[in-house]
Amino acid sequence: MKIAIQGIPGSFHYQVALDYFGTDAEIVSYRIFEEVAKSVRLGNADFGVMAIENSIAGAILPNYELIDRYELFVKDEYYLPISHNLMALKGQKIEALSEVRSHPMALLQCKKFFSQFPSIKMMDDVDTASVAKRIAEEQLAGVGAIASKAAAEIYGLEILASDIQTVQNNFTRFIILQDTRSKSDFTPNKASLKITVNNEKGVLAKLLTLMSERGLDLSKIQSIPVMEKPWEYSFFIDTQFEDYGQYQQAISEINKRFGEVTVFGEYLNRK
Ligand SMILES: O=C(O)C(=O)C[C@]1(C(=O)O)C=C[C@@H](O)C=C1
Repeated sequence: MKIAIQGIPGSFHYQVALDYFGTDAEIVSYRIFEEVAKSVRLGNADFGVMAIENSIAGAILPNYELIDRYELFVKDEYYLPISHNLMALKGQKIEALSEVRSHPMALLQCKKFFSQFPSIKMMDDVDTASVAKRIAEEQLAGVGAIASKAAAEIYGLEILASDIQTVQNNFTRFIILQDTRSKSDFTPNKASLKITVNNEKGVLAKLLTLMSERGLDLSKIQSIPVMEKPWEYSFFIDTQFEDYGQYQQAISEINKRFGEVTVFGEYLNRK
């Protein structure tokens, strides 16, 4: 089984792929999320793993757009506790660092820590672990990485500060993607939807009221621009429910009354 991820061993995506699919799966690394989406769509990978939201830094908006554009299905969700660590070549001191590099989402999660070190520049990079690898391979003095403890071990770097995320209790929500909707042997209690509402007065308020009346609990709502129609929006919605039949009925009602509904996936709530 092939699993597409963004990142290399020691990255958080790699950790999720191992936790979810086990050590027998073949993990295929890509540099950007779009390549992960493409690989799943073209059937080069059986599944993809994609971070979608972090409890400190918020949503990774472009990933919603990728799921939509590549017509992927959400098979499941997975929550990983995230501990960030500042690491560098052995023997380096924090004061000697002029820059720290990491994935932009990781940098956002550690902003407070680095406010104590205004001379350290925070630079976006491809993923957490690949920075650790590069520092080790190119013996880059003066450069720090923000990454997992596993990355420090794999690439032989020294941890200068542990657990540097702004809030200790830090989670990233990942989704497991596939190219077609698979039959499930369980009754889902959570769904990811896109609703493109008709542009009428009060439509969102009415939509949310209907959802609440039909027992659909909103766990996330995110507006995304409709590119072809400036200033019009679609809503990406995650919803939890107890009664699958009632949920299905609500979906067909929303389709009729409010606008087009795309179901990205129906799965089990893992929170
Ligand atoms: O760079 C990594 O290690 C990743 O797996 C990426 C990523 C992300 O995309 O949010 C995953 C989890 C953390 O939130 C920080 C970075």
